[in-house]
Amino acid sequence: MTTSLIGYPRIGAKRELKFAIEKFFKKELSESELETVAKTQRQLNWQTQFAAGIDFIPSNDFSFYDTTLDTAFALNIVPERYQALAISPLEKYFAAARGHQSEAGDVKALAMKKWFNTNYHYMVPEFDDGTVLKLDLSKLLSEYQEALALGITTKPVLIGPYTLLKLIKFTGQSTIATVQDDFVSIYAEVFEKLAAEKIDWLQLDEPALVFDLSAEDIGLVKAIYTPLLAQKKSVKVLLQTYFGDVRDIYTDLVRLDVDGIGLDFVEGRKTAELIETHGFPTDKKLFAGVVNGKNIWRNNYQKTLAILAKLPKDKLIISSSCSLQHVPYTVSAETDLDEKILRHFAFAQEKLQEIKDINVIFYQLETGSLAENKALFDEKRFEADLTVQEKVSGLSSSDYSRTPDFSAREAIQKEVFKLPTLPTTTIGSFPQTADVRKNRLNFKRGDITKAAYDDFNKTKTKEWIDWQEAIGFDVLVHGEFERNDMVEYFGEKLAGYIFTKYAWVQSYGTRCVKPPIVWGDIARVQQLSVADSVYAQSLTDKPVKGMLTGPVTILNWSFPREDISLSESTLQIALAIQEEVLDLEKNGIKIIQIDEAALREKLPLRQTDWDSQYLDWAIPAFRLVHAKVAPTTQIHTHMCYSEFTDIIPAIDAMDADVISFEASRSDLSILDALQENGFRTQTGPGVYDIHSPRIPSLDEIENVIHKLLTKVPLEKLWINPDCGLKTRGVTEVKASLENLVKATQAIRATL
Ligand SMILES: Nc1nc2c(c(=O)[nH]1)N[C@@H](CNc1ccc(C(=O)N[C@@H](CCC(=O)N[C@@H](CCC(=O)N[C@@H](CCC(=O)O)C(=O)O)C(=O)O)C(=O)O)cc1)CN2
Ligand code: MET
Ligand SMILES: [Zn+2]
Repeated sequence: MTTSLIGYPRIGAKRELKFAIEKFFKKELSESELETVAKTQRQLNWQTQFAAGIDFIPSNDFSFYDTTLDTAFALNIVPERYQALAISPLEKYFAAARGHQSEAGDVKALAMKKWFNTNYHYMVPEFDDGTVLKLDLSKLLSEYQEALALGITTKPVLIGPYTLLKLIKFTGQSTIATVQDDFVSIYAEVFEKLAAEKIDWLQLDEPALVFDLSAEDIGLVKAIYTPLLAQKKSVKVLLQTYFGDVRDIYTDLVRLDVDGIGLDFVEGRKTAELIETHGFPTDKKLFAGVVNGKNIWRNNYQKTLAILAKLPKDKLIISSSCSLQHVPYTVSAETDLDEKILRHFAFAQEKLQEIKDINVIFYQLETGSLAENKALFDEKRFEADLTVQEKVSGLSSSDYSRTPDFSAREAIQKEVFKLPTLPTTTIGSFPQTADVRKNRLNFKRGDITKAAYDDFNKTKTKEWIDWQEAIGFDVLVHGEFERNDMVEYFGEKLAGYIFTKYAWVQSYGTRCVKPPIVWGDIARVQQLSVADSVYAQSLTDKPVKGMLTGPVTILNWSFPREDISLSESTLQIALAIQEEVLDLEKNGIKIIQIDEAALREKLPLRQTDWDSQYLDWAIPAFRLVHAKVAPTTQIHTHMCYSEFTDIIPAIDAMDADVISFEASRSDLSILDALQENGFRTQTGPGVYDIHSPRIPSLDEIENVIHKLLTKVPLEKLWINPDCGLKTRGVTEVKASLENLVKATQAIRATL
């Protein structure tokens, strides 16, 4: 037993599960039909891993929406508002994930947040005064039995108690301190149930251990795990960490009575050093995460073997650095790409082979794949674009600052735009309905001409421009109908990028992304958005925002190169987007929004690692994009999902004129932080949650605006939804936005 996996993608190699769940939402599929699709996907996953020869194969890594939500349901951390609905258990689960609006009731969804430093999002469990822990392990146990029936023994996975306590939002009187003993009891009950079923190993995921930990945090881990592990019965426990190193708690972890510890050697800057300095205990297995679970490049076997050589050989289990849910299924589906390119990639299925290869070489059973792997890394992949490289190295400090300063521009722009108080706008995209996607699919298949494709999108844009004018929006958008995704679309147009056909990765629930791959040096070789923006602006006298994705977000939501730094790639992208910004301006676009939804994503999880590693180049990269525009051009940006409260000065330093951000799902808590930091950028905190099909009432939105006005100065406040509306249906979008405009008008009338 020397190889392991933390988790596998679950959405389906051709997104089978995604499509089935979405059909279930539309009532086109019954619960039992959905269950059949799910079962097939689980079986395929286990059989693939089994066939590849992986010893520790995970189960319960499957989910209909999110595994944190599954764990919350398994422990009964489910607010009464969902429990009380007279609908089936599966529908209650989806109600917590997406909100619910029917005769049975009207409830909002749980909050959704970014999963550590990934583009995956988890549902935030809510612990209120009515919460009573109660164990229901039926999902975990039945999945274990399902695999066993196939002859495959698995290691079930659960979110560990420490990480769960840290992720939970306590909405009532309870705190971590008041519930930690109950957590010990309920996880002990998990051990008991697993022991009764003769389950050998349990994986407890504890990624929260890679943050900076206080003495109190360390005390909490010990206070939970010491009594808990005393009750583990015959079950062996793998304490699995990922997304970094556990430097603050390593010496305590190795003293716990666990049977295995999983450490990340890819993102954990200090993992190897910790073992070298403090050793590794003889009574445990070391699950060494050496195959990158987040990027798609082949593993460099020589480098990996050098890491492994320093580890205790008899304790070693070779593993991935994190769950493979963050990479696509298989390279073999990419039939349109040249083998010369494909041989540099390893998606989930190929990573299984890598784990196996490394295992075989390490134990010197055979070394054939080592030579092949070496040759791959010696290969010259592409011709460098020297012009781009010179442009980047020629940048100087003045290229990063816009003049005149913020306040001067604010005054100038008030004069130019003469917008009403509380200007209304949306974030960019309108519903990507079936016909919009079908049109694109037809074009991709060659069934329709480019002209027909464009005409269709133009018709959509015209319809929505007319509608926005009619209901009274102040700053309009063209709707982004031409985009498959806000990052992939730009990747497809920029030189230096390649893109795939089926390389989907789950982002949240049923929603997936297909990150483009940075292959070489990036350059703008054609206009990216000018024609669409100019067309939309030609239809109205109101300003229509030009709509671009910022360089940091484009890079963070791509699969980046590993042979040059992230900052170098980002600056290349920034120069490309800068050209587009200036081109939009030249073509009469007066307001340009540059989305930086993922600005925070690659900020180190540990504050102690914020040493000029990230914000020091990410913020300048954004400034570079808009530094050269005229004072009369208004620059907007947009951010969502992340914790912003600790980087507010950095956001102000982006020097945009207006920022909109996601706020409604996190109780508008960011507003206090804005106030405390004297935030100067004009601000549109989202007034309703767009990730749910539910329609916010007029009253609800008015209340939010009143609340916003207590925190943001009237002359700085914009009114907009949380994020783009591409995932929503037309009816709910129109109803919601009509309420948004009416609520704003009602409040304006009282000013
Ligand atoms: N990259 C990225 N990350 C992000 C976001 C984002 O917008 N982009 N938003 C935040 C939330 N995450 C999100 C991630 C994905 C989606 C989303 O809408 N994804 C779509 C796919 C978008 C896409 O690429 N669409 C393509 C392909 C669509 C498709 O599936 N076509 C069908 C056929 C179409 C049909 O007949 O219906 C097919 O290929 O089989 C297109 O429009 O061209 C989905 O999962 O459904 C939304 C939010 C955070 N991270
Ligand atoms: C995830 S942020 C989305 C921003 C983009 N402009 C949109 O409206 O879809
Ligand atoms: Zn957004």
